[in-house]
Amino acid sequence: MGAVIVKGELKDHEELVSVLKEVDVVISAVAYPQVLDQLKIIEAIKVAGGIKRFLPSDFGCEEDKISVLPPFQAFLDNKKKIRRAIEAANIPYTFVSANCFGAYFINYLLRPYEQRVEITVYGSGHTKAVLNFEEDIGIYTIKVATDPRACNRVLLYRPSTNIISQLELISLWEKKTGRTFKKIHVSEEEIVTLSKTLPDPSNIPVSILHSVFIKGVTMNFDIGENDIEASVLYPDVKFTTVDELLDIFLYNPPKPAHAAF
Ligand SMILES: CCOC(=O)[C@H]1C[C@@H]1c1ccc(O)c(OC)c1
Repeated sequence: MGAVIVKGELKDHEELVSVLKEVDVVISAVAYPQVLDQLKIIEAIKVAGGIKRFLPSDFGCEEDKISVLPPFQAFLDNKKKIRRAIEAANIPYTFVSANCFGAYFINYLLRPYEQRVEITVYGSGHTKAVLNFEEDIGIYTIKVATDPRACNRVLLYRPSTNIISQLELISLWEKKTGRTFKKIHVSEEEIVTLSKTLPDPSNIPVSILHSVFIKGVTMNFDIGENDIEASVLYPDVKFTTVDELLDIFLYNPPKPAHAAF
């Protein structure tokens, strides 16, 4: 597709500056261990000049609107440090809150690759969460990166068709596969205890499960007046609903992925 791949390290300031002088938009997708290394990108942008938009590595929960269990909060606090540093540097930005990566979490919750007869449910299973197909997150992100309407704003991906609880997701999957699964509930108390007893960074994923599927942090705040929602901003973009994504899992299941902590 004509992309030029430049290999390098964020600590190589001069190299980073020289690359940034060749581009207009920076979209960072660094994982948890490198979130604070984005301060080096900010410093290089300040020297290179000319960057018209910076999208830092967000793409998950909306960190400026929620409070979560300490291990996840520490993660989100690092992301918030990057947002504040971008604002302080007056670098044009778009902060993207894409909520749950749909294929990632369908694999995580339903484990279709493991042919299981039991499915783990975190808490009651009734809490609503937002699951967006990764392909659509990519499409919306590329579009907003050069859309003046998204400059210096938070972009949320929360289409109504992608709001679903764990039990609703399991029920849809049972209908599509013709199978039934035994639901094994893990209580909120058990999850909170794990968030306190598991060693770092294993305490982060369990804290994320609590935040998303028990506290409901992808749905427990209103979209702000200055925020924008992707499917409203781009009504002509045909995105994949959770129901359609489960159909994709029937005939061409995306492979399980594992976030780096
Ligand atoms: C339960 C397992 O969760 C994860 O592996 C991490 C990758 C998921 C994640 C990381 C950061 C987030 O803000 C987020 O919001 C839904 C989700």
